[in-house]
Amino acid sequence: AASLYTDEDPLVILSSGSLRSSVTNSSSAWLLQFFSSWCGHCIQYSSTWKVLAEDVKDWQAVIAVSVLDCAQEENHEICREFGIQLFPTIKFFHAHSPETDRGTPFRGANRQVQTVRQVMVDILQNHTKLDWPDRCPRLEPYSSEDLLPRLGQRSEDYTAIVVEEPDSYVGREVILDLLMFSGVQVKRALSSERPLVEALGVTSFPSLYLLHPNSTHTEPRVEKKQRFFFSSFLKTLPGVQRKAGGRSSAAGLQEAAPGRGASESWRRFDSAKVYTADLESGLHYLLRVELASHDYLEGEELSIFKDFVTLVAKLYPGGGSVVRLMEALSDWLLSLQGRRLVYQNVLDLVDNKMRVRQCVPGGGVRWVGCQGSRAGLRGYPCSLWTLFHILTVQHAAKPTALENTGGSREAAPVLQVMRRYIRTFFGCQECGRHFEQAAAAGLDQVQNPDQQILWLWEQHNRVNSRLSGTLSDDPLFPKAPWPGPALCATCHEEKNGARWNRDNVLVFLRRHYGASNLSHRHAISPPGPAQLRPAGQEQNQEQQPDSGPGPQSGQQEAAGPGGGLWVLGLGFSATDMSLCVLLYVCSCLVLMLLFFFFKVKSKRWRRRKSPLQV
Ligand SMILES: Cc1cc2nc3c(=O)[nH]c(=O)nc-3n(C[C@H](O)[C@H](O)[C@H](O)COP(=O)(O)OP(=O)(O)OC[C@H]3O[C@@H](n4cnc5c(N)ncnc54)[C@H](O)[C@@H]3O)c2cc1C
Repeated sequence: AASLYTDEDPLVILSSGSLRSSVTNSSSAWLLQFFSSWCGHCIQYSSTWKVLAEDVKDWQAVIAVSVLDCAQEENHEICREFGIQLFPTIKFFHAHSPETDRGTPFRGANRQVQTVRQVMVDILQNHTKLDWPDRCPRLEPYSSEDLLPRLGQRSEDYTAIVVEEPDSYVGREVILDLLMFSGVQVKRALSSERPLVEALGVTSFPSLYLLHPNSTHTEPRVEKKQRFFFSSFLKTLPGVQRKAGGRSSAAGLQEAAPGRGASESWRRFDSAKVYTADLESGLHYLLRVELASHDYLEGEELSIFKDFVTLVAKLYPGGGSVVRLMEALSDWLLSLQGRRLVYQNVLDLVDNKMRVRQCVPGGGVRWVGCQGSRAGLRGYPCSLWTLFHILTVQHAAKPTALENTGGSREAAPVLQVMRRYIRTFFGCQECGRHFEQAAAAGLDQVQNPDQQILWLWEQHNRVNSRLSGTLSDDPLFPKAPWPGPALCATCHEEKNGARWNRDNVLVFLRRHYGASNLSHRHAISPPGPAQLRPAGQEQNQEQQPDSGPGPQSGQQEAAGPGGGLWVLGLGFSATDMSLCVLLYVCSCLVLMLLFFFFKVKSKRWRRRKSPLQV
């Protein structure tokens, strides 16, 4: 499994173990992107970040470009500590920063290569004399008095002078580009330095002047008066060469993130079913990671959290540990007095510290229908779509379920909660913005539960077509209008310009996201009583082709962790039961053998004894 960034990229991949020791007390500054490998926008942005890293790889000794994947389990805690709530978040750290430094966020809306590169220059210049990066040359302009005496002087190296306007970054960028090269020193001067400008005969800005070791000076011919052409020209001057050990490579600074890219074995699944393992894993991530990045919730955030918990408690199908947890959370949230909720208290409850028995939806994540063909694809966002589709369908099936809750007054309560959750908490910033735009444009037209189901389906399909063919599109599960003909042939029609038969789509969605289509195979926690059905009941459905790179499964339903049968609600797996039966049969056989053995023996003994008695 490959991650978004690999060791081949000219940047530093940090992990929970290396982050603090790398960015604090460092001789260089750091520019760090906290990303999440499931976040579609992070996936799109990764190509820009790599181009940036390549562009400034020679600056690494003074400012290093790096990344950290907050989606990796072992990095959750450190991302929380550094206050990361949205992805991607870019932070920079000054050189020699103290251990308490949590980084300064980069707030600019424009994150294109040139803008970020110029921000890097600003970061370097914002250092004081005390914390100046050890190997960073002077970036301030030189005056005429500094430079004029050098004209006509012999020297060992070339001196390149970039004369430019005050707001130009070219001079500083060229200085940093040549950082790792010996044989040339680059300096900059401003166009306002009239004596220098006149002495050199500069007519346009920026211009490059070269003082040769033999005391002559010239304006070299470069194709364009731009950073790239200046730097490339200087690097090819005779005697100018990369400093020994100066090959810029991430390897020197790189500390491999533990577990990065470790691949799990593939779980076979049926794309015609919906898996509780995905829902539980999604809720695990949502409660323990996404929301846990907030130290506390208050005001609007707290009310959105309460609404979300109530919604899941009331509509999650079939009871079971998820519903028990959500009910416990909901009751507890309602009983809260204060206006501010310290999130650690939620974690305590979720981690069962408050002794709410049997209500924790397992630990860790286990994607099944939401598995991606490689790390960083699908997973959490897939489970979130799935959860909300299920909730819309459940709301239509149980229209009274939300009575006496805030949602009873709204025409589309599930979508309203989803809209507010995505806008406020969903880590992928861009996704939240797009979803909010769509909701603002059309959510008020949704008047009843059926329209609610269809609105979400349509919106999801719009996102699918927008993302089709982009980097976040998993090649094994390409984004396309859904459901395809193989899943629902009657959903498709070509009549009067329409592509879908919406009535049939509605019927299909109600079935697909209905409680009876939930599979507990690979489930993390035992299903609720209402979720359990006789083992053979769904066998036929399960025998549809499995998705993904594996042969058909054809496994039975009502499967517990590891695919076992949940018997008598006691959590015995099918293997446990088979072993019991086997042991039972073996002990019966042994007892019977012993019985016959002694019976024959006693008969013989009696026969032997009887003639003597006679
Ligand atoms: C609210 C929201 C907004 C998002 N916006 C963006 C964005 O702007 N940019 C971005 O890069 N990523 C966005 N994402 C993530 C993106 O939509 C996918 O979730 C992610 O790329 C994973 O894709 P996937 O292949 O698992 O399929 P997903 O799109 O996550 O779908 C999950 C499953 O739902 C089913 N499904 C597919 N289409 C439909 C449908 N129309 N109706 C019902 N069920 C369906 C399929 O079984 C599919 O496997 C968003 C996610 C969410 C939850």
